[in-house]
Amino acid sequence: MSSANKNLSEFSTAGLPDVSQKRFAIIVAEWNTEVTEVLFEGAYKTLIENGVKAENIVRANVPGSYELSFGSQVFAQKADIDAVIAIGCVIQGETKHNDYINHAVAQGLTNVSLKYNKPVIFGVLTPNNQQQALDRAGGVHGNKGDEAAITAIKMLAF
Ligand SMILES: Nc1c(NC[C@H](O)[C@H](O)[C@H](O)CO)[nH]c(=O)[nH]c1=O
Ligand SMILES: CC(=O)[C@@H](O)COP(=O)(O)O
Repeated sequence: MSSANKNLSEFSTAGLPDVSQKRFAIIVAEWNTEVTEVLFEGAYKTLIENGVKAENIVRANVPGSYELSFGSQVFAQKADIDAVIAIGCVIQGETKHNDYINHAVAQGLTNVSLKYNKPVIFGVLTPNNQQQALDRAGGVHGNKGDEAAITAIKMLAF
């Protein structure tokens, strides 16, 4: 099912765990900031709306989505971080560079999550063009940041 058929900001909150004492790191890539800032705001808002305290959310920026794996690892290894949300937007360019980034980030974030036994959420858009990105950053398909945040919370009940 594509995002076109499943709004990223529509989800059940039934059975969510108590996250009032849980701490989250949000790592944000600095490419396509007109998109990633909207994703961050969506993730932050969703965490707060579902019981996370503002003082328990830390943000860090990385230059691009390729660096999300390292940035996520820096925080995942901290004892006082319970989950990491990685935010990025890799828009297809003229070459295959986006493919290499996307595969590296997906595998890298998975590796960090398994290494440190903590949820590390793939909040990275991989659109073919700018419009597809905007559609998933508060547009017709919702906000990928919302989805990433609720996924992090749900995984803490796992
Ligand atoms: N083109 C995009 C990039 N490219 C930069 C890489 O992520 C990386 O920072 C660089 O290759 C140096 O290691 N990053 C994005 O997040 N989005 C893009 O569309
Ligand atoms: C998607 C990207 O990595 C960005 O640098 C554009 O890449 P390209 O050189 O393929 O246009």
